[in-house]
This record gives sequence, structure tokens and C-alpha cells, in this order.
Amino acid sequence: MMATNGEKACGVKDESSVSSNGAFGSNSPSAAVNGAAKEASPASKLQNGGAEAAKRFTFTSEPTIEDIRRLQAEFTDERDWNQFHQPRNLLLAMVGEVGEVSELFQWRGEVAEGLPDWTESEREQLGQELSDVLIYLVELAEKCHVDLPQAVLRKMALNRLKYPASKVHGSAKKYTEYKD
Ligand SMILES: Nc1ccn([C@H]2C[C@H](O)[C@@H](COP(=O)(O)OP(=O)(O)OP(=O)(O)O)O2)c(=O)n1
Repeated sequence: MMATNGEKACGVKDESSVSSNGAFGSNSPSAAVNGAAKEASPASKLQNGGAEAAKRFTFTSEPTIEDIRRLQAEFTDERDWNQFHQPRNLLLAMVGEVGEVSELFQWRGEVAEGLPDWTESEREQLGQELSDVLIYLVELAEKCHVDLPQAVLRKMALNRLKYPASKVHGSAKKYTEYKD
């Protein structure tokens, strides 16, 4: 199944939410807000980016990041490749794969959300290259002993503090550009 084909793999469904303290849960009140199953209040529209969130593309829930870490660890162990998978090598491999993602976009000009003008083969290729990036990212985090799921929650909480929605809504300015 195509990784980028949201219609088959991933229907529209409620999005899980992460609160500002980093808590995560799909059954919290804000999950329903983000999933936009009901009409959103003005405040929640501010949170979820507006009405477009109602038909936002979503992922399937598995594999988790830990699943990906474990599967890649098995792949690496089975090949006796840990001897090559030191942090620096994994970083370079990941950056190489980011370059391969970039190649798919280069010279196309602006690309619309959902890649409407891309062929199925190009979408499949993109799914593969993005997966390569993710696989190396997850293994890099593992080999650096960074608990990536928790680190990403903490970072998103920091982002929320740095960019309060009420202050930056509709603006792409860097936080350093705000005066107060
Ligand atoms: N030493 C290696 C080599 C490969 N892989 C895994 C992780 C990546 O998901 C994928 C990368 O494989 P390639 O280096 O063959 O790169 P591509 O799949 O991108 O092939 P190509 O460079 O031909 O596009 O395989 C790995 O874990 N460790």
C-alpha cells in the first residue's frame, strides 16, 4: 500500500493531541477538537489551524517510533552492522537520504499539498525516501540514547511556549523577531 495514499491507508479520523505539559492522549477533550468532529469554537480553531483541520491527512497509529527502533535494531543485528552504525555514520546516512528526498522535489517549483500532479510511482518513491530518513533518525536517536518520543513531546511543549498561538497566529516570523 502506498505510504502517501491517505485514502486507502488512513481515513480522516480524530487527531490525538499533546497538551502544553507534554501529556498525550486521544481521549482528551482536545482530541475531539483537533479531529473537528463537531464544530470547533473560535479558540480551538486557533489551536488547530482552522477549518482545514477537519479534513487533514492523518497516519495510521502503528508502527510506533519504538516499533521502528526495534525493527531496525533487529535488521542491524541480523547483519552484524552495528559495527558500522555509530552515531556519526547514521547522521551522514540520514543526511544522504534527505538529499534523496530533495531530489524528488527539485526543479518542480512549488508543489501543492497532497502532490496532486505526482504519479503513483513518484509517490511510492517519496514514501521510501522519507522512510529511509526516519529509519536513520530513529536509529541515530537510539544510538545517542535520546528517547525520541519523549524528546519530541518536550520540544513541542517548548515550541508552544515560544510561539503562543494568541501572539503569532497567522505570522511566520521567528520568535526572535517579536519585540515583547
Ligand atoms: N548500512 C546500511 C545500509 C542500509 N540500511 C537500510 C536503512 C535504509 O532504510 C536503507 C538504505 O539503503 P541504501 O543505502 O541502499 O539506500 P536506498 O534504499 O536509498 O537506495 P538508493 O541509494 O539506491 O536509492 O537500508 C541500513 O540500515 N544500514
